[in-house]
Amino acid sequence: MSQPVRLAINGATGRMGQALLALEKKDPRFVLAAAVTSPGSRELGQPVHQGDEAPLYSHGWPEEETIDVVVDFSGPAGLAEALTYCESRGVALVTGTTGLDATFAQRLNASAQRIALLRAANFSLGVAVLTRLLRQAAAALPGWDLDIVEAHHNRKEDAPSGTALALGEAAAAARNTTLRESAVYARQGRTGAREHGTIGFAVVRGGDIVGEHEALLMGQGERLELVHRATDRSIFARGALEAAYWLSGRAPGDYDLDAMLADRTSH
Ligand SMILES: NC(=O)C1=CN([C@@H]2O[C@H](COP(=O)(O)OP(=O)(O)OC[C@H]3O[C@@H](n4cnc5c(N)ncnc54)[C@H](OP(=O)(O)O)[C@@H]3O)[C@@H](O)[C@H]2O)C=CC1
Ligand SMILES: O=C(O)C1=N[C@H](C(=O)O)C[C@H](O)C1
Repeated sequence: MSQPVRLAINGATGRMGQALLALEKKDPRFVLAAAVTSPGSRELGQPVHQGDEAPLYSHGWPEEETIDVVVDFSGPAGLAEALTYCESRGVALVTGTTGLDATFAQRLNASAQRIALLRAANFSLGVAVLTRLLRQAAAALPGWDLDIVEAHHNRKEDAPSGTALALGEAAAAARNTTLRESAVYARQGRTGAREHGTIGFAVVRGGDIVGEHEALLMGQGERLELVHRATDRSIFARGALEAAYWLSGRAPGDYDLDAMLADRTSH
């Protein structure tokens, strides 16, 4: 049997970090090499798991550890630090962090020349299928109005969600346009009638909603609704761990979930 993959989790004390730690602990394909969190975290120096040899929560990247792959669900600051580490050591990086600006996206493009990088705004299988269905529907119903509605918990820091934006980009591309040309991010006051060909976004924040995305295609006398509801964060964690296992040891490049799924189906 091959050696287990040496995994580091960035944003380890967060909602996703905890979901990843719970799964990684039961998965013999991995050994946990580092659990990195914010400089001000109350968990710093605490053991990640009770009663075993797992690492302590830390801030800063351990120079002495061998790490094969980092899984990041932190935020822009945490991701920037992880990228610097991964680039300096040639370590593969899976990231699900959303709410990154265009400058950061360019930095990631450049990083993918140096390390194996896999990014996804959503690691659930259901959203991967929803994206395909939306591409098909947006192209087949080119004259229909399209809005994307998303709902998340009250601690989420970015809006619209990374998934909503990725869905919007997929639909825009299927209609030979871009979000830059077609997106409407807010409606308030006397907006006037809807401009033909726009893609609208609406955002709900509240309670403990894990993540819901709905694409509404609205015609005359009928409408099509494509909906995904996540009810358990472990779906994202499972997808990210699969991605980490697949990415570990790969050549530098810009990978996504479609590439992983296509590769796994072909073997
Ligand atoms: N692609 C996908 O499938 C999914 C993506 N996400 C995205 O993942 C990100 C995290 O989400 P979530 O887990 O809910 O957020 P949380 O706020 O619960 O977790 C973020 C974690 O990152 C830590 N952190 C902050 N700064 C740093 C730093 N400099 N270095 C290392 N760690 C740091 C935080 O520590 P502290 O609390 O001490 O500040 C916290 O533990 C978001 O961008 C979210 O949108 C979420 C779910 C699924
Ligand atoms: O912050 C979250 O929770 C989530 N964020 C991702 C996003 O912004 O799309 C994915 C998922 O919906 C949960």
